Amino acid sequence: MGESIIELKGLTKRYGDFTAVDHLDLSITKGEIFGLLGPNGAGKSTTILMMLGLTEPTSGGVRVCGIDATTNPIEVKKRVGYLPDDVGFYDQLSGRENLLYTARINRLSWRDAEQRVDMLLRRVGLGEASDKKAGRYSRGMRQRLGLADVLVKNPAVIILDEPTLGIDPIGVREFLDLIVSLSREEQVTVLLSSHHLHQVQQVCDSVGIFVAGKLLAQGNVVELSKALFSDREPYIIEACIDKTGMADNDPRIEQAKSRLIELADVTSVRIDECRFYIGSTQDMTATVARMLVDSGLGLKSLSVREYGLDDIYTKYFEGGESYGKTA
Ligand SMILES: Nc1ncnc2c1ncn2[C@@H]1O[C@H](COP(=O)(O)OP(=O)(O)OP(=O)(O)O)[C@@H](O)[C@H]1O
Repeated sequence: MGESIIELKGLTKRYGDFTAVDHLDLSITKGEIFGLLGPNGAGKSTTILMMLGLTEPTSGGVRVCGIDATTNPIEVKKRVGYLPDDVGFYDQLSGRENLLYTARINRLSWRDAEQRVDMLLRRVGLGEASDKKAGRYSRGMRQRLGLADVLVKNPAVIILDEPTLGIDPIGVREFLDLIVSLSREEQVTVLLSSHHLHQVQQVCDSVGIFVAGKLLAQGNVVELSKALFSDREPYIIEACIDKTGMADNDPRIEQAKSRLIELADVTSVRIDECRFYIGSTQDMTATVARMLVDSGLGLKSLSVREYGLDDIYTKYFEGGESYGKTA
């Protein structure tokens, strides 16, 4: 486990009788892309506001880069770039002029500002459009400009709140790729808040699942699926055999079934027509293929299904239960 850069301890926010964030403990490691995942109203934005020192916790605390965000928000803001779902730019100014303005606010010299801004504009794919007015940028271009804007001050952490809302699918793909490469190249820690499962799964090293102000689980997707489905089988291998000219009670089928069930990692074998469904704790695809062929059966297809974020999300959101943290 690497060095922790964001630490939430017992973080709680109440509005009157309503608890928006409920005793949150969370640790985000330096350099990782962390996905804050949860439905609308789960408390993601409130948590981000507390991380930025923009709203005070009712109890508990947040440290970002070792600094208490509640008592020292200005120092935290120097180190954190925040991209809301819709960034406000001066529409009459060009993309470049907008970034130069941010650079000057952050006290970069003209020379450094120009160098950094031009480098970032090229980096986010806006080199050609840098002199176009920001008001004429598409939604995807504005978000890329927003990303460049938060990177101007060379932050240690960037927080992105639903950054892909309203961007077309190709734009989303490009934006997510950009986040990954920037995070790797600039060694920046990324916190991505979203309710888009697939986007989070594509780019995040770890995720935290939020429901009703509580963190129900934290870890990488593989760890989470193991924790969540350890009572079931994490893998289901589906094998389709060629039954042409075979009777339903052909002894080779029973023989293959009993050989498979004897394997230590196999937890169940079910047969339906020409299909075998083999539940296992490991990916046993190669072994299953060999055993079926060794038993004299012709194999038509073989596939493995792993539980993904979809299953995890559905389970947590439907059940609302808390599982042991795996991180
Ligand atoms: N200033 C406020 N006063 C009262 N309730 C609030 C306030 N701000 C947020 N809430 C409530 O706190 C809960 C969490 O809101 P929050 O915006 O943090 O959720 P979220 O997970 O970011 O959702 P979304 O994705 O819709 O932004 C919601 O029920 C919201 O109505």
